Amino acid sequence: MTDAVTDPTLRAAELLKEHRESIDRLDAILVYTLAERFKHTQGVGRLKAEHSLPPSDPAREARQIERLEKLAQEAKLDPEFAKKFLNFIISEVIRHHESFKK
Ligand SMILES: O=C(O)C(=O)C[C@]1(C(=O)O)C=C[C@@H](O)C=C1
Repeated sequence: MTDAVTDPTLRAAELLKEHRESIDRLDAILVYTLAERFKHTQGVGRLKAEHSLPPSDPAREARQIERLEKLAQEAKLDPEFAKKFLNFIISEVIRHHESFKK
């Protein structure tokens, strides 16, 4: 019998496929979650532009980073990576906020 139960190569191929299906599902969640986040930051950007508020808020960012580092530790995700990822997103948001002002 050469099926995935007895053949380690077939079993590995099956496991790889399952992992990739999970990765694809999670990537879709990431994209939709990010899009949702950007909808809210667009609202923030509009408010900031209308009320002449500065695009960035470093104190808020510091609190977000601190919170995210804690969450990352709990989730067993590299906190440094989580921090870099949030900073990357926030810098894009600030770029959007700046373009709202024009
Ligand atoms: O909360 C705000 O004031 C935002 O503009 C949103 C946001 C973010 O993307 O989380 C972006 C820029 C600020 O510096 C802080 C946070």
